[in-house]
Amino acid sequence: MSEQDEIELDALTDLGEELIRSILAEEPLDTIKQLIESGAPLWYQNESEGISCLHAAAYTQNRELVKLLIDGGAVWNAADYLRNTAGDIALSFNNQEIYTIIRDAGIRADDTAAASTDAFLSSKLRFIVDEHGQNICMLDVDGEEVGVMMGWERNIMQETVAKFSAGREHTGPKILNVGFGLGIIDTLFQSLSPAQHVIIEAHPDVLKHMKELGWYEKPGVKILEGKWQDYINSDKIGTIVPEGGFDIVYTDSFSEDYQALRQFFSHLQVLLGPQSRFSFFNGLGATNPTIYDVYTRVAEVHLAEVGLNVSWSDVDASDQRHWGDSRRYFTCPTYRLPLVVRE
Ligand SMILES: C[S@@+](CC[C@H](N)C(=O)[O-])C[C@H]1O[C@@H](n2cnc3c(N)ncnc32)[C@H](O)[C@@H]1O
Repeated sequence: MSEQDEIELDALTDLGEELIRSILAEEPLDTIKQLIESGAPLWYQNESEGISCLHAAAYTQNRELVKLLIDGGAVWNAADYLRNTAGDIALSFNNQEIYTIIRDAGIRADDTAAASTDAFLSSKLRFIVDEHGQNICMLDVDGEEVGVMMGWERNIMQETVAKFSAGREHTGPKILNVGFGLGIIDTLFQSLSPAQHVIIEAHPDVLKHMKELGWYEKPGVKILEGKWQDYINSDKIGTIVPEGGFDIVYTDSFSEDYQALRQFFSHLQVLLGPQSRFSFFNGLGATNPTIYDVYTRVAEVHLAEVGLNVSWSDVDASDQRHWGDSRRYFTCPTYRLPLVVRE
């Protein structure tokens, strides 16, 4: 870094610190506006607590300032050292109005943690049983272990299948599932004696594991090797949808971002039959309650756009104890289970 760069960075840091301090000291709005006009960075997070100007405005519950900062481009989902976003701070004060302003900024931003599916598909997976007897499908990301699917999610999968079956006598349903992972949901689907059970799975190690477990020989099971995007597209979709559509459609594809999920939504009207049900693993943003809420709302809006009403039920996810060495990808205490029902 050149000397000039260092001087500029120091100046920005000072301005950023001053902006946050002024907001916390509840200085007049004009003083704060002047600081912003003189170049105080809205993205800056302070040294001591990692809070941004938006966190500070949420702490002082200054609605007008929160709006001003959001309109000026403040980062809605920055997390402080305690992993709280400004939205979480607003919620902790039970300030619904400020929370909504921040959350709506997130909805507009439609932010995606762009994960690379191709990098995932070419990386090695390990299927292990941990010291608690929990099955885990592990992925190595630059030396850090990440669980692709972990046994603690069984509860969520069980609840999902219970919602698919509630009030419905399934006689040989036609099922489509995207993403085999540990095969938890596919094993539950098998107990519904499906007439057709189509599984789309892209990862070669998962496919190998499925072969070893005998999934290719199970009655009614058809495994489509490759990405769902290879089959669920306007050219090919007609070749996989059975007559009358699927009765149950589920998708849970680790490593994909929200845009991929939204693209999946756009094909639902073709995939689903007249009396069918759809759900997806609602896990995006689940390390922070505000961001999780944003993704949940965004999904609801986009499902409505394709003509589908989603309802939500809560599943207790507080018992996600056995992370072992895995990076924690779900820390919210409650899983919001989505369900689309066509009657
Ligand atoms: C979290 S796991 C699914 C877990 C599963 N629901 C269960 O109950 O065990 C995600 C799976 O999706 C697969 N996958 C990721 N991207 C995919 C894609 N684009 N198309 C098909 N499968 C994909 C992964 O290889 C992985 O096996």
